[in-house]
Amino acid sequence: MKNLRKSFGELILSGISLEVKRGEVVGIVGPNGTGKSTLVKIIAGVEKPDSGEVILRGTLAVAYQEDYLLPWKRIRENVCLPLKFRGRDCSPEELAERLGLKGYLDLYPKEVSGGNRRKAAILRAILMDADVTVLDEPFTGLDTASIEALLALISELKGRGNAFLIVSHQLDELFRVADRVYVLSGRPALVKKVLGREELGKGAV
Ligand SMILES: Nc1ncnc2c1ncn2[C@@H]1O[C@H](COP(=O)(O)OP(=O)(O)OP(=O)(O)O)[C@@H](O)[C@H]1O
Repeated sequence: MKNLRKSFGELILSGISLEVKRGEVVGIVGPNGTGKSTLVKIIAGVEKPDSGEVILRGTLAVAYQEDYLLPWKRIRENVCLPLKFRGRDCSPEELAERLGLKGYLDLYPKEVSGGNRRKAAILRAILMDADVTVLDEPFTGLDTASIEALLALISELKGRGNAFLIVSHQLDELFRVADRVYVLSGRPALVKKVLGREELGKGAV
């Protein structure tokens, strides 16, 4: 991201430049309303920045803060939808099992709990096996075992060269998996600090 600027009448984001490289997990933290989800939407192309640019080398998958599951489709069809659109095969069982979601694949979103809907939205993004996966608040509402499973999965995929950009308020979880964390704050929000591996290990912020 190069020098992104975005206003909704009021200036929200200014001069945001950050980079996620192959095989890296990069975190974004910051107070409510700073513009983190707006940044995610700009990366996804859902929102247009006023200026600046997002340069993507490879494929992108995004799990938004809202789950955006289609209520008339079962969890299995929901998580496979992006792959299906691309004409690719989809076998969600193994990853669903790891996330504790396997028993829910044949149910409709309204028939499963909020945490399981969250997991479905994350699984839908991860199944894409994209070069860059953006996860907005992936740990919210997940039980401890599911969080551990998700952290292990992210580390595994990172080892295979996949990159992740993760927005989260759950710093303990984020700091366990991130290589670097950008701290956004202020209005307009600016990158106030970049925390590296060593500082994260010491429980910075
Ligand atoms: N489409 C929109 N129209 C007008 N204002 C918007 C729009 N989208 C976001 N905003 C405003 O931009 C600001 C940043 O919102 P955003 O959701 O990006 O923050 P956030 O950092 O993700 O917050 P949180 O930590 O609460 O999830 C807020 O003041 C919000 O009201």
